[in-house]
Amino acid sequence: MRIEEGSIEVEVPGEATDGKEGEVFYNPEMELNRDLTVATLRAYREREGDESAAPTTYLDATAASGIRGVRAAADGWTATTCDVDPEAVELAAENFERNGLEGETVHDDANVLMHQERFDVVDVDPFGTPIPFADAAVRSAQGLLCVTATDTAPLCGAHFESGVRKYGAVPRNTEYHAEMGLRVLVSALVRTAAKFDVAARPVFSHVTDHYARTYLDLEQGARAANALLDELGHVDHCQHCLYRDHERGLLADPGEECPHCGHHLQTAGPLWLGDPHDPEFVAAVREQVTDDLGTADRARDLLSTVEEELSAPTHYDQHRLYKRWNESAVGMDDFLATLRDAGHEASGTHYGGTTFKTTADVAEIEAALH
Ligand SMILES: C[S@@+](CC[C@H](N)C(=O)[O-])C[C@H]1O[C@@H](n2cnc3c(N)ncnc32)[C@H](O)[C@@H]1O
Ligand SMILES: [Zn+2]
Repeated sequence: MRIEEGSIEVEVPGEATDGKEGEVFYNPEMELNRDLTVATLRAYREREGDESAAPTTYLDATAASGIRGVRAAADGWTATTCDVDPEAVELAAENFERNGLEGETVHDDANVLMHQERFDVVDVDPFGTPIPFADAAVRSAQGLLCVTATDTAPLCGAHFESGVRKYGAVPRNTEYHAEMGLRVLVSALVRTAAKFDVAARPVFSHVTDHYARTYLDLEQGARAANALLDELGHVDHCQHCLYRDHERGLLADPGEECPHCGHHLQTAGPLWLGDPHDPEFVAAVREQVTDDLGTADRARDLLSTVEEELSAPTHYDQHRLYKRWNESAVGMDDFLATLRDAGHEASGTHYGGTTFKTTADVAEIEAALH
């Protein structure tokens, strides 16, 4: 089947495929992910400044049909795609050719290629967890590392042991599961980069549908990497009243009682407690969303929500709170205005229409609304 995305046309398998039955993987629902990648690459190239210093090389390490690489090449990047599946490599080569674009198509294990070659931008968009590729990717990427994780159940604590094993962190299954997953993922990537004296700072992240995506700006140097370790820490969560607090530091201080209701607190971590976004960069990405992108409206909406989102962990779900209070929810705009009138900062979040962040704790939220 021939499809168009952005300014290019590629051949992909007919239906959304999982790539596991001899067919090359293609998922039309990832168009938003790919459109945001194109816009992020543009913003990144522009931020890096003049022509001689600007980044030029892009690798999709797990490329399937090569659609990301072809789209990057159409935008002026020197693109490489890599896949272990020979059929995928062949299809990617055809897709570059079909668009009259140059592109290198590598048939290898991504880890082998990434240990051998360096690229300005490395994209890891695999099945499930990106962790098997993380060590090689932070060494291969010289500027920007783009990572997708689709294993949301381990990341958010729904599959606890799997999350602990893969990410070297304790996740907890809370009502802010998407943010929990993102902060576990970024924590693991920051710690992976730190092993190689590389600082990996997230500049844009989002959790959409059933995946988390983060873009990390890489800086070489032990001192820079140390500074990011200071932004790791723990979240203490009360499953009973939804109270939560966070503290920086690699050692947790667990076992306290909830100061709001006295129930036991659960501790998650180490999590990335810093901002998962650089709001200025996110604004620059939004400006790079052009009308030819198929998901332009959705992309702009998501980016402006992310730009406004308060950075501190963790978000609340308005409906969950009202359920605890045995009341029916009020409209989101009124709800946020009430919190702000009471002197608290408050914003919506991209995690869902009923989610919000605020500097108020759970008792202060309750007081403000009653
Ligand atoms: C989710 S698909 C990639 C989707 C693609 N990036 C896109 O935007 O449509 C994952 C791909 O990774 C490939 N893959 C799995 N293990 C790999 C490895 N060790 N090295 C390179 N590619 C691998 C699979 O063959 C599959 O084509
Ligand atoms: Zn409590």
